[in-house]
Amino acid sequence: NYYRDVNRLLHAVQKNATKGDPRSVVKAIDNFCRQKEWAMNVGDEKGCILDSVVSEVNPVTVLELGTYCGYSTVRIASLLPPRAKIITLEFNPDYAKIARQVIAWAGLEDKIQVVEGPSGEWIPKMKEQFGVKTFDLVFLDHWKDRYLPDTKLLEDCGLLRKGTILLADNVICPGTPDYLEYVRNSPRYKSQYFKSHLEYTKAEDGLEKSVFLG
Ligand SMILES: C[S@@+](CC[C@H](N)C(=O)[O-])C[C@H]1O[C@@H](n2cnc3c(N)ncnc32)[C@H](O)[C@@H]1O
Ligand SMILES: O=C(c1ccccc1)c1ccc(O)c(O)c1[N+](=O)[O-]
Ligand SMILES: [Mg+2]
Repeated sequence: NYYRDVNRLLHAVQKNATKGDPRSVVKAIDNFCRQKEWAMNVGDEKGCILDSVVSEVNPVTVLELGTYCGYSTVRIASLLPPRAKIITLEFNPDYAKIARQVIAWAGLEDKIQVVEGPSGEWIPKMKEQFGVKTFDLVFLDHWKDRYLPDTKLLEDCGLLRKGTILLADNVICPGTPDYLEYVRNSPRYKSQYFKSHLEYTKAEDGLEKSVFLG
């Protein structure tokens, strides 16, 4: 079952990665997922595009929708400037538990806040609970039918500012057609597609980077 799979992924990290070395954690997960069991991490190929967007934005506050085992969380956090923080939402308690251990192994607990619960409930509480004003970067990688409603929720809650970057995974596979149509046609966004492949496979997929224009 899924829980046993993620437990094996955690053990692969603890066996093959150096404690306190985020890049070795990322490497260990990618090797495990390529050689042993596919898992729905953003992966190494799209991960490089994620890295370049994070480095370019140099965000102070990041929101990640969908933690899973913390692979992309560790990837992003390892590139953040000193006082920067990432809040990552995960509603599956088993996955959240694994993610906290992967994040601890990488030594990035101080930069990452794993919040357990559904994005639809937590996004409206971001300001009051975590003192967030607006996000500099949002990484969308949770269930694909939630991308559009959560983007509208972020707008309505005033959590996006002029220049906030939305980076969305899987816009081709599994696909997020309603979200893609929205960010590509709304006058409030400037959108760009980064062609790549579904993690650990040859299937086409890609990331959509959208700038909120205010
Ligand atoms: C593809 S995985 C995340 C992968 C992770 N971003 C990475 O690249 O390593 C999607 C995760 O989002 C979680 N999820 C889906 N819908 C959610 C929601 N509405 N709120 C919180 N978590 C959600 C699922 O439980 C799952 O763990
Ligand atoms: O939806 C799936 C999926 C569908 C079916 C089986 C396994 C995964 C998926 C596939 C690749 C992703 O990068 C991803 O983020 C997801 N996801 O669940 O959010
Ligand atoms: Mg994904």
